[in-house]
Amino acid sequence: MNKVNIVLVGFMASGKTTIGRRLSEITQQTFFDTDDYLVNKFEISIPEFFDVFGEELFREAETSILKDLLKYAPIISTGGGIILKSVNRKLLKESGHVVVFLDATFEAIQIRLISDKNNTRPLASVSQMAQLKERYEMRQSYYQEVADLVIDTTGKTPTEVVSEIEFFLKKSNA
Ligand SMILES: Nc1ncnc2c1ncn2[C@@H]1O[C@H](COP(=O)(O)OP(=O)(O)OP(=O)(O)O)[C@@H](O)[C@H]1O
Ligand SMILES: O=C(O)C1=C[C@@H](O)[C@@H](O)[C@H](O)C1
Ligand SMILES: [Mg+2]
Repeated sequence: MNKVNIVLVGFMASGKTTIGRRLSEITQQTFFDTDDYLVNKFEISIPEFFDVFGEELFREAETSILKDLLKYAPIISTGGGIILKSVNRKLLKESGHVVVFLDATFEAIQIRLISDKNNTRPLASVSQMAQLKERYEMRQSYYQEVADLVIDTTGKTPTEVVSEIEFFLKKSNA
């Protein structure tokens, strides 16, 4: 697989971090995850950040991290809410990176969240599925808006998802 700049967007548990790591291995390019970057930068976990500073400050920190990473990072996976701010959508669309939207049905997302033993996502408590579904539906058009490529990951393994990305990039000579 050729060297190429890629940003992965999508809802919580759509597989952005998983696929980002694999793309990094295959292309031998460095990989950054906006969530991990924030945790390292502020030395605080995401649930703690939400508790102490609130979602609004989290979103501001996210924008500043996205801006930085787009300047030098070839493979980036983003937090599920990165598309909420219009400034971030603009940054993504104008980045020159291939933006890949990892889509999945809400049912598939639910199953992944329930089986994710490390689910500490503050906005994805499995006890509040109705609210989560609203968030999912509200965000779909934002992910679509920024995407160069949309992949439905429902029922596919991470290996199959990576192959689809490779196929698209080959076809478009990216
Ligand atoms: N294609 C897939 N099929 C089934 N499970 C998957 C797939 N991709 C990822 N998973 C699983 O779903 C869970 C969430 O994956 P991951 O952390 O990569 O999602 P994410 O999109 O980065 O989520 P977040 O937005 O919260 O950072 C993990 O347990 C992972 O193993
Ligand atoms: O979808 C969201 O709003 C979030 C997703 C995670 O990646 C983290 O960025 C955080 O838990 C918020
Ligand atoms: Mg992630």
